[in-house]
Amino acid sequence: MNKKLAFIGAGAAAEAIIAGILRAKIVASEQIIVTNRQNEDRLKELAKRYDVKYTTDASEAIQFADIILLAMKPYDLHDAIDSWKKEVRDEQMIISILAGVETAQIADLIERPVPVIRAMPNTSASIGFAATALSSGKYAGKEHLELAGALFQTVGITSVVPEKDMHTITALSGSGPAFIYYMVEAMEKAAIELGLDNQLARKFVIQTVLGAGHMLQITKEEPERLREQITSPQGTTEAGIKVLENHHFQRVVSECIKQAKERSEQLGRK
Ligand SMILES: NC(=O)C1=CN([C@@H]2O[C@H](COP(=O)(O)OP(=O)(O)OC[C@H]3O[C@@H](n4cnc5c(N)ncnc54)[C@H](OP(=O)(O)O)[C@@H]3O)[C@@H](O)[C@H]2O)C=CC1
Ligand SMILES: O=C(O)[C@@H]1CCC=N1
Repeated sequence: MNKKLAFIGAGAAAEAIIAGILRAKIVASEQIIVTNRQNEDRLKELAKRYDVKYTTDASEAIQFADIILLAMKPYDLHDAIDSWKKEVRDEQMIISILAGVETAQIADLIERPVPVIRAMPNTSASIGFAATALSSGKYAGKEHLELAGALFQTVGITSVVPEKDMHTITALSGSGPAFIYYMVEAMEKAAIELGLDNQLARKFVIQTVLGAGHMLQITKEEPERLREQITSPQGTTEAGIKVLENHHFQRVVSECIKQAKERSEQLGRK
């Protein structure tokens, strides 16, 4: 891709995308510049790790870029944009990965009809396994959506969704990996408490999650059906599932996703 990218915000999400797109070789490291608010050590770290350019001057990053990728926390957006909004050029586009923030809010803050694509990836982008949802802002054309799609397709799967669904996507697949890791932490801890060797517990829980994911993808069976295949009458799985049911596991998970969605809505309103 013959485009230069400026990452405004240099945290975990920016790094996952940088790692993923460099790994996929869709852009070269010299086509990427990173900047943040104040942590120059972090910029140096990314420059060293990925050979990308860095600057402490946001204007320099804006001047460099064809695509401005917003990757700061939602509540830092206003301050971040204020310092460089007048420098945005007509031919540039913005991709925002901020939870909750609408494309219209970004165009309003920049005070001009700038093409904005909202994207919600996840940290699995770093290894090419992200699920990224994309929505077009009012001033974005087909070409902007295609460009953002081409970028994120290199780091996993993509789907275009109505912007109203972005809050749910953020809960499901933006935050989702953390919910899976939380489950993994709990399973691993239990196995270790029961006397299993740490490394063995880790190795087996990883393969179990991987295997379950591949089973869902390859067999295309309903998760319920796959679960039933494992659950022998009066067997071990049934004994475990009963505990999950007694503790309202499905209700808890449902509440978790709904709270995360609601938080996304709140972040957008701030
Ligand atoms: N983490 C994830 O899994 C995902 C995150 N997102 C979204 O990505 C965004 C970033 O998240 P994450 O990477 O986790 O956050 P981090 O806290 O890791 O990184 C935030 C970055 O933004 C920078 N920043 C803060 N203020 C400004 C500013 N005024 N100008 C330029 N840069 C600034 C910070 O710089 P400094 O350190 O100098 O303050 C830091 O580099 C969020 O909006 C989040 O919703 C989306 C999908 C997944
Ligand atoms: O926790 C957050 O707010 C961000 C958005 C999606 C994943 N992390």
